Amino acid sequence: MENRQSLRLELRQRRRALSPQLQQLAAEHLCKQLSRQPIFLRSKRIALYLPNDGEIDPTPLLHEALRRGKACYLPVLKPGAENRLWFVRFDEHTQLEPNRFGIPEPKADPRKRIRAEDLDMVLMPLVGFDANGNRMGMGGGFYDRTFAFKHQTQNHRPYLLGLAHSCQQVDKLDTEHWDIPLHSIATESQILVASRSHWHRDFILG
Ligand SMILES: Nc1nc2c(c(=O)[nH]1)N(C=O)[C@@H](CNc1ccc(C(=O)N[C@@H](CCC(=O)O)C(=O)O)cc1)CN2
Ligand SMILES: Nc1ncnc2c1ncn2[C@@H]1O[C@H](COP(=O)(O)OP(=O)(O)OP(=O)(O)O)[C@@H](O)[C@H]1O
Repeated sequence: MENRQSLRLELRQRRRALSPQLQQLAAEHLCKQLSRQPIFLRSKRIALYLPNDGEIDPTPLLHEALRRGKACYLPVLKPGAENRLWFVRFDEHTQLEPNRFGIPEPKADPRKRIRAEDLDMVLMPLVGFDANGNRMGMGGGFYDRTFAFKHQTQNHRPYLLGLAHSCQQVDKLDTEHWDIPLHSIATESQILVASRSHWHRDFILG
């Protein structure tokens, strides 16, 4: 546990150390490759996030999704003390306010909310990952709790895609029973995809 916490701090430190130039290149590569993926093209309702703490920036993809007429949603801390997320509709007119972690988010308006079950695709920020598709997040358990319903169903929706910089890959992460399995993980240079029994490198990005 102590190890997990120090690994989390080290990986966060690593991504924060990336220069603005590298961050911008990474965001562009990610957008170029993901915006061609059939799963992205098919998805009508997509959850993304606004980058924080050196996370790989999905906003070019957010703009591409809006341009293609997709409904886009951002995570909002659920009112109350439960460490769950709501997903609230976002477009270029949406006003944002910093949440208690300083991350900009839309107002928690129940009318603009979509149930997590009704999203087609979720782009999830990762702090760390390994080649088996195991993930580490910020440690709040927000995504794990919000998508815990996936343990009870064979339903493939929503498609869960983790995003990270390649420097956030580690040899092996321990898994916990509450961890939500991802369908794939994308970085600026590769996409790792889950098959029935193993993970493979899908292709190397140009
Ligand atoms: N961009 C982005 N948005 C997101 C998440 C995320 O990981 N990235 N989240 C994914 O869950 C949720 C917010 N979860 C977070 C959990 C911890 C911290 C954080 O900075 N923790 C500090 C302690 C801050 C404090 O306690 O005041 C830290 O650990 O240093 C930030 C966000 C919802 N929105
Ligand atoms: N489905 C759940 N129900 C109750 N508690 C949970 C659930 N999922 C995770 N937790 C709790 O959340 C805490 C954080 O879990 P963990 O360290 O795996 O976070 P994380 O996966 O890094 O964060 P996130 O999901 O926000 O990306 C743990 O203490 C765990 O007990």
